[in-house]
Amino acid sequence: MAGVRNVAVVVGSLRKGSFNRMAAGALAELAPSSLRLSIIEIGQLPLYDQDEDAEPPAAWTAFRAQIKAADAVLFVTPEYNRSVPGVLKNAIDVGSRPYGQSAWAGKPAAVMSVSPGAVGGFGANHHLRQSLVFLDMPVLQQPEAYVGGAGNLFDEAGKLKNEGTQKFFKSFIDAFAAWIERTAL
Ligand SMILES: Cc1cc2nc3c(=O)[nH]c(=O)nc-3n(C[C@H](O)[C@H](O)[C@H](O)COP(=O)(O)O)c2cc1C
Repeated sequence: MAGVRNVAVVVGSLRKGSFNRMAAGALAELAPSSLRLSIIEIGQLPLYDQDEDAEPPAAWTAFRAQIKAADAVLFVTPEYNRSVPGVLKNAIDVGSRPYGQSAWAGKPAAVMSVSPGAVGGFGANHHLRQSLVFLDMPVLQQPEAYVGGAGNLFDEAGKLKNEGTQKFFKSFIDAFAAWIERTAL
């Protein structure tokens, strides 16, 4: 093992009571000691505009540096209209440019989608995976994480309520730790 791996956690919701942010917190608590998870905020990023690549906004530069400094990236996202929320797509686009200097390139990734609905954000999860192929990020395949029924999963403190879900989250983050060891740059 190569010491502690820093994992940038990108949450695709800006909502204060976000279930996805709760899920990211649960994963951070369940993660093995070989991983250090930190949420990298995306709500402050101006909309990507290629004209601004010559003199990028400071928020873009800071975000790109945070992603570049990470060993791996964990995406935890809701589904909006069967796809990736715009705020997350914007962050992906910002991190991918200028051309040839993508902050994402080669970093191991994992995707968890979380929704109150029954389908568990499957559409967002797989649309996101489509972008990650182009970004050349090796993405954890199993276990797949489409977390449905999110309205019943967390208590008032935002903690996972039932043991079965905790076990699944633990298996997911442990599998990601092993995946990072296999695929990290
Ligand atoms: C614009 C918009 C579109 C949505 N589309 C979907 C959808 O396609 N599938 C789904 O399961 N939930 C959809 N939802 C409901 C979200 O899953 C729900 O608001 C969820 O709580 C968002 O995640 P969060 O709790 O992390 O903010 C949508 C919500 C919004 C605001």
